Amino acid sequence: MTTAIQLKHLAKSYQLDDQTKHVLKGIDLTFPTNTITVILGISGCGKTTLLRILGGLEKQTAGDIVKDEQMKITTIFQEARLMPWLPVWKNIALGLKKAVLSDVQYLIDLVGLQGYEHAYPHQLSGGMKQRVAIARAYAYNPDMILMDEPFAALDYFTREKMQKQLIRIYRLKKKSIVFVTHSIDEAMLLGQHIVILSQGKVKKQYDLSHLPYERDILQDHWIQLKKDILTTIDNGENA
Ligand SMILES: Nc1ncnc2c1ncn2[C@@H]1O[C@H](COP(=O)(O)OP(=O)(O)OP(=O)(O)O)[C@@H](O)[C@H]1O
Repeated sequence: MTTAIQLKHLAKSYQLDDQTKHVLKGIDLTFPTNTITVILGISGCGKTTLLRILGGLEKQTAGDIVKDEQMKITTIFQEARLMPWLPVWKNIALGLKKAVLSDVQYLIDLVGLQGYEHAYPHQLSGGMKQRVAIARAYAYNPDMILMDEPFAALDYFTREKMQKQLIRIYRLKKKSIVFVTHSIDEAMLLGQHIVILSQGKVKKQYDLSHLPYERDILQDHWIQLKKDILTTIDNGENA
């Protein structure tokens, strides 16, 4: 398996008044190509900071990021961040030059929004808006997609549907995905590689690449894994 990005002793600290806050404390991590890596951890452990550095939105304080200079990376956030004055297809085509509807029709089909090409964001449900955001990300044809809790604002059932959609899309169009969540269930449903982040450090990693989709996380071995993850996170926070 090839490596999309490698982090070497990555650290990030913020200066708050006269105090230095160490948010990431020496992260050594490899993101495999065309794999869904999930960063899992409790609120405040540094997940978003790590993603922002990967996406080039912030600079690390120390350490190295090893990647191809030409690598195209895009981010999907918790809120879809659509342009309210543009219809669905134009939101998807936003980053493309002189695009017409037929250029993005395959992406509309990919995310199952046929019939909504000319709808405006206010006419869509939360799940549909996120599907537009996913299509827009794919329109950019990135090598890597960073997802920062993209389904956290959705209700339980919509979230489940979106997780299944994401896996379906991933299987059709393999990309390197880094998915941040604080939901253990979501991590187990989506992750081929799960990284437990705790207090700015990598606490443990799980290689689940041998376990096929779709996953029934109510099965015994998944429940065992969930217990293990819970213990790991607890240990981390009490350390
Ligand atoms: N610009 C900043 N200046 C100062 N401190 C910051 C800044 N950005 C983040 N932090 C601090 O870094 C820590 C980690 O924040 P981060 O958003 O990365 O955590 P998180 O794991 O993504 O949390 P959540 O799941 O709640 O989004 C927090 O304590 C936060 O207050």
